[in-house]
Amino acid sequence: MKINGQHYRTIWLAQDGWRVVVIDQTRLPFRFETVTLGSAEQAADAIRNMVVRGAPLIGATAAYGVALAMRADAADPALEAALALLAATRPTAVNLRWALERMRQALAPLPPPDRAAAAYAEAAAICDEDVALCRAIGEHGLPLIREIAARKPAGQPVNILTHCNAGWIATVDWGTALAPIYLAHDAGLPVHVWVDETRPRNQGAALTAYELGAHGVPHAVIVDNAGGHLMQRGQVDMVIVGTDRTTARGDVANKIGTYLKALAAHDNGVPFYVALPSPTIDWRLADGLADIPIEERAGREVSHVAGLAEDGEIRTVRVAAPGSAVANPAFDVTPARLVTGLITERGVCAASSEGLAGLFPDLAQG
Ligand SMILES: CSC[C@H]1O[C@H](OP(=O)(O)O)[C@H](O)[C@@H]1O
Repeated sequence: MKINGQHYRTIWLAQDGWRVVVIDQTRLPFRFETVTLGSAEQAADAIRNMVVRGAPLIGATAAYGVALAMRADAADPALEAALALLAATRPTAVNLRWALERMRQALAPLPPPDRAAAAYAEAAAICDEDVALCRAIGEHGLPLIREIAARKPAGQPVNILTHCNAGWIATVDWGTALAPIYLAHDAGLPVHVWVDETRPRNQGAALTAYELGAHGVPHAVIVDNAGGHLMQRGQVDMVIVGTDRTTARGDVANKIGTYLKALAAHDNGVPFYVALPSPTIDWRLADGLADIPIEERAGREVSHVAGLAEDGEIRTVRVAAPGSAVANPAFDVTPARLVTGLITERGVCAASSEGLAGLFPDLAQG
């Protein structure tokens, strides 16, 4: 999407044609800085440290991490080592496994001298496909917003709540949850977005607000605990969130706090949609609560917070009492029964085995 009028994807090749450039999301919204990755190890660090984050972008970055590895050493042991290194970076987003398995399938049959070029081509294809998938999610989600707008008094905005960041910055371009919102805004539909700040890393306040502001979409940042209150007072017309892994029966893993929003939406009759491209579907799992691995991140993410100090410097300060223990589960699982529908690149379906198999008969297993 655009930043100061200039179009960006979140990941691209450097001028030298082989290193990989990414936006440093730990510096947004206060600094727009990029990081140039020159090895699989640097790609792994970028994923692990959330320089890049968001399920589709994690997959894309890992794919280029394999390409960087193949440029250095394309022998079988090096391929296996790169795949293992990148697979171990973050456990919840299934796009990581999906991308690495796709790279393995593309590269393993090839003679080592052919692997680097093939790896870069496959990584580029993954990125181009993600852009198309996310744009299609926007197209299929737009009618949902249009339908609500038609029921509201003229000029009254459709109030949409979203959690964390599932915008273009979480993907290669367009985003998932935000893609329908961008298309609705561009189509002239009045929309307003309630942006959950999304503790502890504030992806909402820092990234979603940054994206929406850059695109001119009206929005307001709210504390995570305000969503239920707004729903009770009829100030939320729909919820759209992203996901890091959705099971074959429609259970949804997403940033911590999503489940609580789904409960509040269910209690208040607010439609709760999840936007996802098919690489985010884990066809091997049914029971998300039992089987989706939930990442536990460093306690410092909870005990400390980073922000822009009065002197214009980005600083980190402690917000929790010294000496207190900290727990930091990074995701939770929303059961399919709380999900109104899944917005995919092939259309909107029920959060169910039948719904997903109906849209993806070629991918559903069993
Ligand atoms: C389009 S995937 C966005 C998804 O990823 C985020 O997690 P993280 O920032 O830790 O990578 C969050 O769960 C978003 O909904």
